[in-house]
Amino acid sequence: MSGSHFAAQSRTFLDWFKAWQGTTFHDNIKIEDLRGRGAVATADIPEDTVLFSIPRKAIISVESSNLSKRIPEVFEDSTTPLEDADNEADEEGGETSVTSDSWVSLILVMMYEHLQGEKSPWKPYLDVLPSTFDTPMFWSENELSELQASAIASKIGKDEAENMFRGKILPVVQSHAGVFYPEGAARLCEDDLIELCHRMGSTIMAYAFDLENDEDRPDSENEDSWVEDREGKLMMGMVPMADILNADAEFNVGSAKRYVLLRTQGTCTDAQQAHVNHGDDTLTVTSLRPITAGEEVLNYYGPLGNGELLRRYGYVTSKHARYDVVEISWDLVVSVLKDTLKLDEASWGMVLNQFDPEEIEDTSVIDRDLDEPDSTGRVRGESKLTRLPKDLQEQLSAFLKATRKVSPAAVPDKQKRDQIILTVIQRVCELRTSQYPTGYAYDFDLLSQNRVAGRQKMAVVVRWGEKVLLKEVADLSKMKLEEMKLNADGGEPAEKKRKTV
Ligand SMILES: C[S@@+](CC[C@H](N)C(=O)[O-])C[C@H]1O[C@@H](n2cnc3c(N)ncnc32)[C@H](O)[C@@H]1O
Repeated sequence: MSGSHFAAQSRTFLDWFKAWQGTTFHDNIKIEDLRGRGAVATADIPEDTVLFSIPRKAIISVESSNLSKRIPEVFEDSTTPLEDADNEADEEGGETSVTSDSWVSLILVMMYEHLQGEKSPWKPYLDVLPSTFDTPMFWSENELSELQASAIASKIGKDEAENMFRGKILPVVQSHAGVFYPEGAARLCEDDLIELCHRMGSTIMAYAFDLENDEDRPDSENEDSWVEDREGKLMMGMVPMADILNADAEFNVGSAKRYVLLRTQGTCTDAQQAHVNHGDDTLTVTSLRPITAGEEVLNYYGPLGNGELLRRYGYVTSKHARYDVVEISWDLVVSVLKDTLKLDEASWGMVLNQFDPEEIEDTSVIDRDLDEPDSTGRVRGESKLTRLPKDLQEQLSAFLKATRKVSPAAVPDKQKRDQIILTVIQRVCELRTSQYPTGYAYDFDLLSQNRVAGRQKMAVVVRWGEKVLLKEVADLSKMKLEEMKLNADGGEPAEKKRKTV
């Protein structure tokens, strides 16, 4: 797209946005060509300044689009999350309404508005939304192979998405063609419809907001139960202008998207909530701290590692690396335990029998468990691992307690148990690292020498980040093991030794 066409579309979009009754757009920001569109400050902006306001009726949702008025029977009870809808459909022999989840509903609404062309009230907004994506959903096999042993490679879900499109979207579009296609418009063939489903699904994944209803607001005395109760009540919507903002793990505005992500995880503070107004009529985006002229206005998509950021949004950043995760299968851990404990087969079988497979997490997710940004959007403190993964340690500890019951000599005391835990974690990390065909140093070289670009570079960032985390876990385990040995040799008091892990 030429620069002038891009700028003209941005201008048309901004004019269209300002024409909605109830919108505001601060004079000190402008839309620019920044990794797609983004917003920058043209002059200093003080903290707590409303940068723009979006009236609820400007949001594309089941509530605002004409589609739900034209075929209301399709949209009954359309706010149940996808997984729930799938489960219900499975359990009840597929009798659940086809649009009983918010994803399916919003995909249908977006397809309808897109097919309306000039007739859609959101046409200038739809024109600035992307038609191509860098999310792995659209990568070739060769590009995907660059993710190597990253668990992200198995979470793309292209086949599942297409099954959902064929099972839930296409039948609605095809049986209501007279509604979806304006008079005289050519009908799309099945392949083109599937492509449009992918386009709208990916747009929603990277742009849509979870819309909160007032009745969903938490009871401040009982936030946890609110999180539970809130499941199934969400409606999703496309929020013009709020979604023009790029994002990073350090940011300077609060918006509904950030609000909902944090709230969903039950970690949003009152101070953070104060920057979001998602009342009945207007959604506002507010500066969390002073923004200086020339600075990009940045939103927050949550504490996502680069793998997840790539999967949902199609990009990676160095700041998101602090939230990187690695998945480790329990099978790998068990094989290392077996090598380490060296029990005879009969005893080993008895230990395994002690364990109810239902109580075991098949996969341990390793992360750094670091603090989230503060209420001004800044990250402070450590960005390296300081504690060993708690869940994995607990699972190992439970396994070794069971081992002790079968073979007391293998795990005679707590000190030996801690030593085995550290040895196993270190070895597991080494073996998990060896599942990636290239090593830490090789990937580092690719990145530091700028020998990769585009999708390949993003894949290398993801896999290298996972290797960095595995190395941190292995190094920390090794260091703690050495400390234990030193303490044991130096005759430290038993009480102190016990605190090693
Ligand atoms: C909600 S949109 C933000 C607006 C988008 N730049 C546009 O042109 O429409 C999210 C998308 O913006 C891009 N994006 C956001 N933040 C980014 C960043 N820090 N670096 C690179 N791309 C980013 C990604 O393509 C992401 O899927």
